[in-house]
Amino acid sequence: MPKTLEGQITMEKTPSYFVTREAPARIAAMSRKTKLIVVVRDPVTRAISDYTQTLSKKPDIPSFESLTFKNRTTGLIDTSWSAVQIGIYAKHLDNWLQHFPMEQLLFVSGERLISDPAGELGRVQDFLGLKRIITDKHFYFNQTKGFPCLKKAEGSSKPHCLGKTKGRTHPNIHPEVVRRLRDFYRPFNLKFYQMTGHHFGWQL
Ligand SMILES: Nc1ncnc2c1ncn2[C@@H]1O[C@H](COP(=O)(O)OS(=O)(=O)O)[C@@H](OP(=O)(O)O)[C@H]1O
Repeated sequence: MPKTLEGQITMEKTPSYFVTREAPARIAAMSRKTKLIVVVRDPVTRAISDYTQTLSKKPDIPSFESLTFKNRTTGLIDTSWSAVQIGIYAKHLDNWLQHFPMEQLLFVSGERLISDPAGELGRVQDFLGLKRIITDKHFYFNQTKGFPCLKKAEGSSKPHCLGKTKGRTHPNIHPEVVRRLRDFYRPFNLKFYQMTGHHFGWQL
C-alpha cells in the first residue's frame, strides 16, 4: 500500500475481499479506520453473471443448472459452488462486522449503478467525505452497449464505456432453477436488508 499524503485517499479494489474470511482481521490490523465499499447486485443475477464469466474462459464447463444443485430432484442447492456462495451477503457481512462498525461500510447497488450511476456515485462521494464532483453531467446512456458510459474518459476528450467483458449477454436459465435460487436467497437477502438498513429491491 503506498504512503497516503495529506489530502490524498488511497484506494484498492479486490473483488474477493468481501468473501475472504481472513480479510477483515488483516485489514483492521493495518488500519481500523479503513472505509469499505462493496458493490452488490441481486445474488441470482450475480450467480448467472459469474457463470457467464467462467463460461467465456472455459466453454466446456457443466451447465449452470447442474452446478447449482447438489441434488436436482430434491432441489438441494450446492452452497459450496462459489457462484452461489458469494451471493450470501448477510453471511459475509457478519464476518466484517466482527472487525468494523457498520458506519465504515457502504453498500453500492449494482442495479442503481446502471440505472442511476451519478446518484450511486453521489453516495460514494458522500461516504468518502468528498465534494460531489461526479454528477449526471459526466454520463450518457450508450444505446448500443446498453449501459451508461463516461462522456469523457480521464485524461482524454473521448467518451469511454467499460470493455467487452462487462455487460455480457447471460444464457437463458430455466425459470424453475431461477425460482429455486430465489427461494434459497430470500432469507439471506431479508437479513442483509435488515443488517444494512437498505432495501435493494431484489425480487424476493
Ligand atoms: N456502465 C456499465 N457498463 C458495463 N457494465 C456495467 C456498468 N455498470 C455496471 N455494470 C455491470 O458490471 C458487471 C461486471 O462487473 P464485475 O463486478 O463482474 O467486474 S469485476 O470482474 O469484478 O471487475 C456487469 O455484469 P454482466 O452484465 O453480468 O456482465 C454489468 O452488468
